[in-house]
Amino acid sequence: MSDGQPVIRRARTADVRAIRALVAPLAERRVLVSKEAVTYFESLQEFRVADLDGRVVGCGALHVMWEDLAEIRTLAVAPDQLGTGLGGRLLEALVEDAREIGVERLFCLTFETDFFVRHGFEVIEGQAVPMDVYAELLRSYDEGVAEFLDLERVKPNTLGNTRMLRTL
Ligand SMILES: CC(=O)SCCNC(=O)CCNC(=O)[C@H](O)C(C)(C)COP(=O)(O)OP(=O)(O)OC[C@H]1O[C@@H](n2cnc3c(N)ncnc32)[C@H](O)[C@@H]1OP(=O)(O)O
Repeated sequence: MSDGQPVIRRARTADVRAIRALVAPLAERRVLVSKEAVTYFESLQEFRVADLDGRVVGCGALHVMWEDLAEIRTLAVAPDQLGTGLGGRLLEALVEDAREIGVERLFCLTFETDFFVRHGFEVIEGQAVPMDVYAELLRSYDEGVAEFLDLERVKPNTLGNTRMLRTL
């Protein structure tokens, strides 16, 4: 599209460099978690990007954690596109992806509480899964899942973040 509106599309392998460039300054400010390049390639199919005439100006990912539950991850908009509704469009595209594959609840861990509240998320205290599922999730090697479980060893990564949930 060339009417100045970015197109939301699935990520391609060639987008990883641009996604990392979007995330890098945010990871430096500890707003997003820094990840190795290989992690982006391995999770590429979770990603949607906003493409403005060939330039990646936004990204976001949907990470499935359990039968009814997924997490919104790595939602970021380029500085020159902030406040144009793009973050909202990316988030709602991920919500559609979640609905399509049968996810009923979406988790996120964020400093952008107001933005997520405006998109139907509520602040939660404590765990979002029953003990038996919690025990299963402990078997995951994924750092984001460790943060979801609020494990002691990852608490420094999530300091000041708010735990939020949206029921679809
Ligand atoms: C789970 C995680 O990934 S948590 C991490 C979340 N990401 C970050 O914190 C990274 C840094 N932050 C960002 O990249 C961005 O601030 C985001 C992704 C959180 C939000 O992206 P934005 O594109 O700025 O959001 P968006 O424009 O949709 O909404 C912000 C405001 O812009 C305003 N806005 C301006 N123009 C428009 C428009 N055309 N349409 C809709 N909203 C608009 C709205 O008022 C909106 O406020 P509202 O929600 O009260 O209506």
